[in-house]
Amino acid sequence: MRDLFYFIRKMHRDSGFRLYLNMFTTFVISCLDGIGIYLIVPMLSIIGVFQMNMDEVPLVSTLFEIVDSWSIELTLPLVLAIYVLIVGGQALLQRSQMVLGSRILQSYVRSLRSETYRGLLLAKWEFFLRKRKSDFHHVMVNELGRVSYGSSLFLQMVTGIIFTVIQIGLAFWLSPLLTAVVIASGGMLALFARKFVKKAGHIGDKTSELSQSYFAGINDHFNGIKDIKSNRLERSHIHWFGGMSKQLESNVVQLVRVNSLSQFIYRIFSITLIAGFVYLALEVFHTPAEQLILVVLIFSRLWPRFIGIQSNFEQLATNLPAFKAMRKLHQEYEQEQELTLSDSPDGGKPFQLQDGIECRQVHYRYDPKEPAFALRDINVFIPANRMTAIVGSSGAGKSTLIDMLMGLIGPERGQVLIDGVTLREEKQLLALRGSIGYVAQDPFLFNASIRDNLKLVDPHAEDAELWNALKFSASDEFVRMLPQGLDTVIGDRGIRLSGGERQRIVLARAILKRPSILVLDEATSALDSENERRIQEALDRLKGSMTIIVIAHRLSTIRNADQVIVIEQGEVIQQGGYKQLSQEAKGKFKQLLSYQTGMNG
Ligand SMILES: Nc1ncnc2c1ncn2[C@@H]1O[C@H](COP(=O)(O)OP(=O)(O)OP(=O)(O)O)[C@@H](O)[C@H]1O
Repeated sequence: MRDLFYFIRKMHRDSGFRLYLNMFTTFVISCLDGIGIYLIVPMLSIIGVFQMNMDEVPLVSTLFEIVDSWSIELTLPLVLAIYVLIVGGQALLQRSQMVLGSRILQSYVRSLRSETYRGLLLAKWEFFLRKRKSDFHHVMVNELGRVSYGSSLFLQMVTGIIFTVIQIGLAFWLSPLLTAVVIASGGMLALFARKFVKKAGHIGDKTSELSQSYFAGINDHFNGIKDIKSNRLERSHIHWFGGMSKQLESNVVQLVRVNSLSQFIYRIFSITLIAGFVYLALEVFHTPAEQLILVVLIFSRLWPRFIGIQSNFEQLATNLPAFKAMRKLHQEYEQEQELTLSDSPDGGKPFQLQDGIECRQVHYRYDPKEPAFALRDINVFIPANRMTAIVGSSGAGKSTLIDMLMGLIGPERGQVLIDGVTLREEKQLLALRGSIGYVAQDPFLFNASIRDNLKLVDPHAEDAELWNALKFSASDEFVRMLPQGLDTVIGDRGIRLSGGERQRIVLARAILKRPSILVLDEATSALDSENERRIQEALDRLKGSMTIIVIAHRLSTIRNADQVIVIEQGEVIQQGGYKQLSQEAKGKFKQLLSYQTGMNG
């Protein structure tokens, strides 16, 4: 319930006055509905269905006295006209309330959706390392839908409760004793219904669990479709999918079973109640017929509401796990928030690196509970406007070091200094990242045209600038040969391009940003020697005007580096010029070099 109230508070913050207006409208509608029912009695009397003594009916008798004092004769047309007016007014109000209710709900869902998306985007990179991407999809699509539905159920429930309380008030005025009997029965029903609510809650937990696995599964499968096809894994995956679908199906059926059973029991209970009620009223309490009719009328409208509240409650319980999951995600990203983006517009402007980037005694663990350090006591200096290469075996910590230099992860111990200033504030982080052009090991391209992919980093870039960047990355020729040139759409993650073509487009994008620092993590690993040589030459031309940090397994690509840093098991074991390290007889670098020249030759 605490999770529900966390979101209701948000709704209150978002809607404020409109929420109360909505409740007040409900109050008025309920009153009009009650009055409408009251008017049925005089109508019946006027039509001649009953010979009634109106003095016996509290509210109606007062109404009659007022009408008498105005010397108006209550004719059938007049009563019918009033009835139509009241019920019509109620219908009109009900429509406005529906629109208002939907406005409140939709604006709340929009703000919740934006808040969650923004919160996720502003969280630290480390947060994303720990979580599964499919969990975000699941919360943003599935759980958000359930939270929205649950919130609407909550509003309906509040409306239902207001309505019910007013109607009970009216009924109480007419016949306190009989009403008390009905309320007591309703109370018993509510106690009995707790069992169903609990059961519905358990099914809701299962729903969350299943849909999370479902999302994660299909996400994995479609991401790994190439492996599935090439390893003939279709059958086993279809089998998994069948099993999962069965579980989803039986979960829903189970929920319907619980809901329908509770509905069935409520119905039987209400029929028995009304029958017993009429018997008691007539045989034991000798209630006047006109009063009895009114009370039966009120309760025949009230009781379904009462059942509705119970059923809302059950459905709300089914959706509570979604509230819980969403709140948990909010708490997690709030704890790991990195950016607020609330700085002044000039905050975090890209800069020109003057001196260099330094790591002082930097230690880092992906999991602080585990003893293994991904980086241990790193002391390196990356001089501005020079080319630094980071080499080492697979898993040595090269990408981790780069993430550290880009401020994507922070040191557990030690410091990262940019031009002598410790990297700490959001403004510095934004400035640093704004000054970096980064090409990742597994480059990402959006399912859009090459032009749009490039213009992501500079929306105002002219075509000539795009072609210059493409020329730099040796991709101008192949882009020119594509049927739609720059406007060619390249598919999910750039699937319609080859690995090397993808790398070259991402490199062009990084260059288009005109960065002060260019970071290349295995950025040319998929290229043929000819294209690699062309990029090598382009990078050489940049030396002196741009700080270049390169990770490369192919050591031939870093021959022109000013500095080489060799990492092994998270530690820097060698550092110096390419030539110098290649001559250190017992050094790791020479060893790596000899493996490659041995392999090549
Ligand atoms: N997200 C992560 N969570 C936990 N451990 C990680 C994570 N990423 C990397 N590691 C571990 O940290 C160590 C360094 O990894 P890193 O990716 O920096 O190596 P690398 O030198 O870049 O390797 P490669 O050349 O294969 O890309 C490895 O032991 C790896 O298993």
